[in-house]
Amino acid sequence: MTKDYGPVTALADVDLDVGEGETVALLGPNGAGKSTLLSIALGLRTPGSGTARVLGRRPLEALRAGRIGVLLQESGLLEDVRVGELVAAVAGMYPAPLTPERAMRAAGVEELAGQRVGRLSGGQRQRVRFALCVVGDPDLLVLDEPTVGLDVEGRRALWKELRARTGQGRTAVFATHYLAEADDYADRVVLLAGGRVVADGSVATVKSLVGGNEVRCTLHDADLSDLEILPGVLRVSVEGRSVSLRTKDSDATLRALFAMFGDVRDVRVESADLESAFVSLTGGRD
Ligand SMILES: Nc1ncnc2c1ncn2[C@@H]1O[C@H](COP(=O)(O)OP(=O)(O)OP(=O)(O)O)[C@@H](O)[C@H]1O
Repeated sequence: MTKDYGPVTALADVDLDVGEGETVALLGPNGAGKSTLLSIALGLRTPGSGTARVLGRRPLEALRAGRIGVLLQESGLLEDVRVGELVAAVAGMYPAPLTPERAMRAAGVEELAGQRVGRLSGGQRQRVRFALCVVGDPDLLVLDEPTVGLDVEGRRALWKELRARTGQGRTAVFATHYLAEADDYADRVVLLAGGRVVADGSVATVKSLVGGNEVRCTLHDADLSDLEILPGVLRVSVEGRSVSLRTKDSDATLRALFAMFGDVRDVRVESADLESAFVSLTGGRD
């Protein structure tokens, strides 16, 4: 699909298929198109060209059928009701909801049930948004930067609940700027930059796009040309006896290294982190 806002191209030729049961993190610099993509997937915006389908239906139909739980950035909340009333009212819109108490407990707001929404702090509001996101017991959770404003306990509660749901086969798509969240909780990462998908795969695959792992070891009399032809090796550096191999397949490199050299010692494999992948693939913008 594509989406333009006047002269601004928010999405350019994005083609994405999220399978049932996947937990997908949407990463990208500010303005990359993450919120636009999620709002089109929810039927809240229409694409310029292309189509979105959710759970086999048009997005708004899936939303109305109570199959989707949503947490959007700074979405408005009714101010003049109590938290418990709000969660119960939203539960009533879904065909087979959780009890409001269960959803409030999951989001850590059960003690706020009697408080007016208008009096809540920013982080407490975000917790209430999460309670509203899960109370319908939806098959698909769509969350735009869900942990913004949450304290440590709030984040822990959110990820625990999300993990419990995806562990039961539910699908979750969340946008985040916290690479550690993608690393820890997603099984797939979609990296957007300038409205395009610049990487899409498992966390390990995306990390490997920046050049994979670094294999370090100590080796006597290592010949540079012997090391360069090891499988997977992209770059070799040798300093005295210390050898460093940048490899896109550390398993294959290690097997060949041990087969070819008798005196390989102090072997360490260090992975490229998601941060270097992010910086390298998005041109360092964030
Ligand atoms: N309603 C709008 N009118 C005009 N331009 C918009 C509108 N919404 C978004 N844009 C533009 O579209 C582009 C993508 O915005 P979007 O909010 O989807 O990015 P994002 O990846 O969610 O960013 P962030 O990480 O800052 O939340 C940006 O250049 C933004 O300025």
